[in-house]
Amino acid sequence: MNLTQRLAGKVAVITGGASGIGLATARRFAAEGATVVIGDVDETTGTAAAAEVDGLFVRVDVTDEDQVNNLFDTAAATYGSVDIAFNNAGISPPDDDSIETTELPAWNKVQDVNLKSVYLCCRAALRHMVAQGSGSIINTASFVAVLGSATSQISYTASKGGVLAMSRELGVQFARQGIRVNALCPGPVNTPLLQELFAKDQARAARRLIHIPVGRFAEPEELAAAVAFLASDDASFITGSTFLVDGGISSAYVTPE
Ligand SMILES: NC(=O)c1ccc[n+]([C@@H]2O[C@H](COP(=O)([O-])OP(=O)(O)OC[C@H]3O[C@@H](n4cnc5c(N)ncnc54)[C@H](O)[C@@H]3O)[C@@H](O)[C@H]2O)c1
Repeated sequence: MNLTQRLAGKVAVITGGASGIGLATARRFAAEGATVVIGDVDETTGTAAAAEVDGLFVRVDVTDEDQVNNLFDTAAATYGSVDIAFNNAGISPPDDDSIETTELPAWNKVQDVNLKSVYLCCRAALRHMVAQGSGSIINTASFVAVLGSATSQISYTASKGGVLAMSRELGVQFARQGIRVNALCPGPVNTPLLQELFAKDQARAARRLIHIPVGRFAEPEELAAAVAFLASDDASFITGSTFLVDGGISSAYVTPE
């Protein structure tokens, strides 16, 4: 098999596909032969991203059930199937996300965009995948779903823990129906989301770097490579997994000086 075309014939829906990890994955999927549908709330960057990968842009707010259903139904109606769902759209924590200070509206917003969205997207994708008898779902969680952090980001961490638990459970439930569900757990990645967070707090960026054994943040393309693998038949025996792409963070007790 030609590795560069291992997603040929597959239709992939990517939420948050207009920026960062989602955009890098859209490029990688297209390069490997997939037809790409970009779902994003940002019409300008989403349209540009879809044009770049010769795909389709569907505007979606991933917190809205009807809009999410429309995204997956449009992909299936336009291209005939939904083979890959990369449920990836997400937002960073509010500025002060400690348990003492996070107010309920801020907490709810993070749960809506980061967790409820994944539930809605999985449900919409599964309707098509169950009928087809095949599919691969990759949900973006985070390394903070598996490790406690002294940094105050309680609503974000809780949302990503939910994504991880839901992905595990769906991976088990749908395994006999030919559908794989995995959770991608990135370490810190050099994307607008991270840059925005650290622009407000340079000291926080420096502290983070100390704890990454490889000594740098990931580039979005390094995540895209992992997602393309999980999406492909090369990962045919991988489901329900906690797929850490974190530069060694989750294995480190003491990091190299
Ligand atoms: N960057 C990191 O360090 C890092 C680390 C771990 C996990 N993650 C997760 O990876 C995912 C992607 O992050 P990124 O760094 O590429 O972010 P990014 O900000 O570069 O891209 C996020 C995209 O999601 C879209 N989006 C936001 N809210 C939306 C909504 N309601 N409906 C539809 N689209 C919406 C944005 O328009 C944007 O295009 C997120 O789930 C994030 O939590 C990121």
